[in-house]
This record gives sequence, C-alpha cells and structure tokens, in this order.
Amino acid sequence: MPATLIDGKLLSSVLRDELRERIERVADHGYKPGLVVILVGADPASSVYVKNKIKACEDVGIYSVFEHLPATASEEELLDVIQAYNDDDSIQGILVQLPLPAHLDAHKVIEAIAAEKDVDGFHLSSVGALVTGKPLFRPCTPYGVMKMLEAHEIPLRGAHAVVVGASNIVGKPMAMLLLQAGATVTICNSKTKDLAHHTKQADILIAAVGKPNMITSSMVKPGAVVIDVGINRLPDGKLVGDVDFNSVKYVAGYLTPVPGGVGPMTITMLLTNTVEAAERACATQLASLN
Ligand SMILES: Nc1nc(=O)c2c([nH]1)NC[C@@H]1CN(c3ccc(C(=O)N[C@@H](CCC(=O)O)C(=O)O)cc3)C=[N+]21
Ligand SMILES: [Mg+2]
Repeated sequence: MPATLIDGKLLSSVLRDELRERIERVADHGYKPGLVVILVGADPASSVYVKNKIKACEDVGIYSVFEHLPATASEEELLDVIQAYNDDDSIQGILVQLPLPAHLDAHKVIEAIAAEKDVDGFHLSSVGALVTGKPLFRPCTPYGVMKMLEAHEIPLRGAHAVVVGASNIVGKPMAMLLLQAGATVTICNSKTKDLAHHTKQADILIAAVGKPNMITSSMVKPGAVVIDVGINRLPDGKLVGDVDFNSVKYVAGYLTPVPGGVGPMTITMLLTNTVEAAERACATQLASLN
C-alpha cells in the first residue's frame, strides 16, 4: 500500500482558520498583528516567496508591509530600516528574506532585529531559548514539520529520528524540537559516512539537504515517516524535493509531497509566530494598564 500523504496545504487551511479567530480576539483589544517582510535585491525565487508571504498575511487578516531595498543597499541602510520597524508599534514581526547579497553580514542583520519581533526564530535569543527548552519563536520550517507530525499523531517519544542536513534554519532546530519531544535524534551532514546506514534506521526521516531526489527507496525503512523539506527548481521549471517521491512512496508509511507539503506549512507558521508576537504585545499592554 502506498504511503499516506501528509497534506501541508490542507493542514495549513485548518491552522489558518484557527489563526483568524486569534486575530479577531486581539482585534477586540484594538490590536492588529503586523508583519514586515524585508527583501534586498530582486532574486526571482526570493521575490516569489516574499509575494506568497504577503498574500498569506492578507488571507488571514495580518497587516503586512513589503520593504524592498535595492541589491546595492548598504549594511547601514538595512540596519536603519530594521531599527525603524523595531520602534514601530504597528509591526510585531520582522522578517529579512535570506539569502542576503554577499556584501551584507546576515548574522549582524539578524541580531539587529528586536528579539520580541524575531518571527523567523533566527535571533540568538530565539536560538538560546529553543535549546534551553523555553522557545520564544520556533523557526518556521521545523515548527511546521512538528505540526504535521502532531496532526497525524505520529509517536515521537522513543522514536528514532534522523535529520539529514544541519543548517541553522532547518536541520539544527529540527533536531532540537524532535529531541525535546522525546525522540532519539541523529543529525547527518555532508561528511557523514554511509548515509544510507543511518537513514535506514529512521522511524522518522527528515530530508533537508537541497539535492533533488537524493533520498531513494533503498535508504528508507519500510513504514517510516518521511518528511521532505527540499525545494529544488529543476532546469525545466519543475519543483521537486530531496526525496525521490515516486519510489519512496511505496516504502514509506507517511510522506510529504513537494509542492504542497512543508512549504505551505512554513508560511503558516510564520503567520502563527506573528499572531503569537501580537498576543504577547497585547498582553504586555494590558498588564501595564493594571
Ligand atoms: N528569512 C527567511 N525566512 C524564511 O522562512 C525563508 C527565507 N528567509 N528564505 C527562503 C526560505 C524558503 N522558504 C519557503 C517558504 C515557502 C515555500 C512554499 O510555499 N513552497 C510551495 C511552492 C512554491 C513555489 O511554487 O515555488 C510548496 O512547497 O508547495 C517555499 C520556501 C522560506 N524561506
Ligand atoms: Mg522559515
């Protein structure tokens, strides 16, 4: 029997309905959640993602601002823009689209964002809070994956999760969230010897490498939950993941499609973090009135 598909679009629509209710509740206190998306330059892929994020905000009723800077913008200009939004009470979430042009220091730029507005979860405060077990903002992609596992009641305690890829935005925070949910976690990277040996042990396999179709059916344990975080644009324009979907679907127990899997969930969790930030700002305001 082929794998059960984990539909990220469908789950997103359920979660977005819940968000609309939360947004109405903060609206009752005179608040409207606001997100600014800052894009430097005009990379075509980044432009598409940014547009999708703005559209998703409109869809649920989050106020959004698109701040587009030229590719030649200086670090000082970008830091000034971030500072202005740090000080802007109509904005609770600040996202700087990555990757940045090479002349800009992404680390420095991320640290300039006020921690309470870091809806990407990339700031050192967010990372430290995540690792020590009191998350402020969970990075959107791993957070979305956790919601997908939860929606399908996939048991995590004592499960062996194997994460392929160790980036700061996906692999590392993914491993931390799975660990905190009680999984035994293996993190593989590009230097791992005999990758298939590790992936075949996985009850839950997370592919976050950025190589089209690199996880093949012989690397998957029968019945495993396979989560495909990859988004690779092929020369013919087709979008594929890191998992060879057409062979793995006959081995895996659960599988996420690309498109329509983790991608839409990433955006939904960005909306969730923005609403969360607005709820906290609202609560702080109410507390100060007492
Ligand atoms: N500061 C920052 N935060 C990010 O969260 C961030 C970023 N920079 N830089 C780039 C990556 C990538 N990313 C995606 C989000 C949604 C889809 C998505 O919705 N994908 C659709 C398909 C979209 C298409 O057709 O291209 C899907 O998988 O179904 C993809 C990729 C967020 N990122
Ligand atoms: Mg993200």
